[in-house]
Amino acid sequence: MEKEAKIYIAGHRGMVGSAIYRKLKKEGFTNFVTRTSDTLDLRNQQAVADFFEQEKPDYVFVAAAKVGGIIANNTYRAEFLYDNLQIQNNIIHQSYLNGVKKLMFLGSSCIYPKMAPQPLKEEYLLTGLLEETNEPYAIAKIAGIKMCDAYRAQYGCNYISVMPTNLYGYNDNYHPQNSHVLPAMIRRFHEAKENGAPAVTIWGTGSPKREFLFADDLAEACYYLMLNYNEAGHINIGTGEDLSIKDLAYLVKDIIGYTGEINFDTSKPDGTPRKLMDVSKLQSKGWKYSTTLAEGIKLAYQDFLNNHNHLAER
Ligand SMILES: NC(=O)C1=CN([C@@H]2O[C@H](COP(=O)(O)OP(=O)(O)OC[C@H]3O[C@@H](n4cnc5c(N)ncnc54)[C@H](OP(=O)(O)O)[C@@H]3O)[C@@H](O)[C@H]2O)C=CC1
Ligand SMILES: C[C@H]1O[C@H](OP(=O)(O)OP(=O)(O)OC[C@H]2O[C@@H](n3cnc4c(=O)[nH]c(N)nc43)[C@H](O)[C@@H]2O)[C@@H](O)[C@@H](O)C1=O
Repeated sequence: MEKEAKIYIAGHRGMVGSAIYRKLKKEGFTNFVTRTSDTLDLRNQQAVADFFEQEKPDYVFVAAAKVGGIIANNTYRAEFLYDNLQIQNNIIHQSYLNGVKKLMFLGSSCIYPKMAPQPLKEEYLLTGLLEETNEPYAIAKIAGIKMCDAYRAQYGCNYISVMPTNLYGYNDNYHPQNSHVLPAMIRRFHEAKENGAPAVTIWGTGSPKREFLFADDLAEACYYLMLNYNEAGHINIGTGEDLSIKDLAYLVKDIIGYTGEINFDTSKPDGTPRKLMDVSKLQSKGWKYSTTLAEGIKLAYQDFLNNHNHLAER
């Protein structure tokens, strides 16, 4: 990417988009085009066509999506399928029509079969049934990978797909029901500490295992791959290390300094038992994460205290 190139970050206000935006600014890029969802609804085909025709970006990061945790995915199944297909179809097709030089599509580790062998290698895609709670979201993300590959095969477009593991970081969503597990725990343990509550309830059995990557590390990886990866087929982005939800709860509890008990609400879904990323392809390209989970949780908690504590209802 040339330093003066025009870069469109779709979803630049979100957790991931804002991390990519910060990283590119730090690297000396200055020519950005951005729109909020209020001014450009990416589900609207004509509006996206007009936007690309007017702005003609050189490079595109697709970090706009309908995103949420296990309950949001399971509840808003139609929106997770429709919104995500519309957003990615519109951006990818208009990028092709308007001569975008390179595009990065962000998917998710939920594309892999629920019972795939661990760690999850890229080649396990479409080898089994998906996890039920996030099947609509996963189907949309799989369509995004295949769309990038099809546009590469038929039209020669340099569109790449990256599959991040579970993420957390600055500017996360702290909604009590719709968020992912880590921001949910940060908020719940913090509020319990503030209120002197005797116990905190965690969803599910606590036995599922998850891997977590700090969003600023993800942004580093996205930048690195935008410069160094030009292949069909997707690439995993993660740490290659996981822990149980129960162990995560005790880690967050310690960092926040909550001294009460932890209960498990087994009426809530566990989701996929495990989704540990195989990151050997990523490491062979020369990238590895740098922020440990404990460091990252401390940074995210500080951001929660500074910026989200008063309005955690997004
Ligand atoms: N969070 C996670 O754990 C993971 C995320 N990912 C992927 O990373 C990407 C970014 O996720 P994340 O940053 O966490 O999500 P956020 O919810 O923080 O941000 C999503 C962004 O998408 C934009 N957006 C949503 N709908 C529309 C729309 N109809 N029109 C225009 N813009 C829209 C929003 O824009 P606005 O702010 O203007 O409303 C928002 O800024 C997604 O593709 C997600 O699938 C992958 C793995 C894990
Ligand atoms: C990134 C990924 O995220 C989603 O999948 P998920 O990994 O299941 O995401 P999650 O973070 O919501 O839950 C992780 C685990 O944690 C447990 N859990 C405990 N207590 C809370 C809790 O309070 N909130 C939440 N959300 N989960 C909790 C929860 O029961 C589950 O076992 C996809 O839908 C999709 O969006 C996607 O791609």
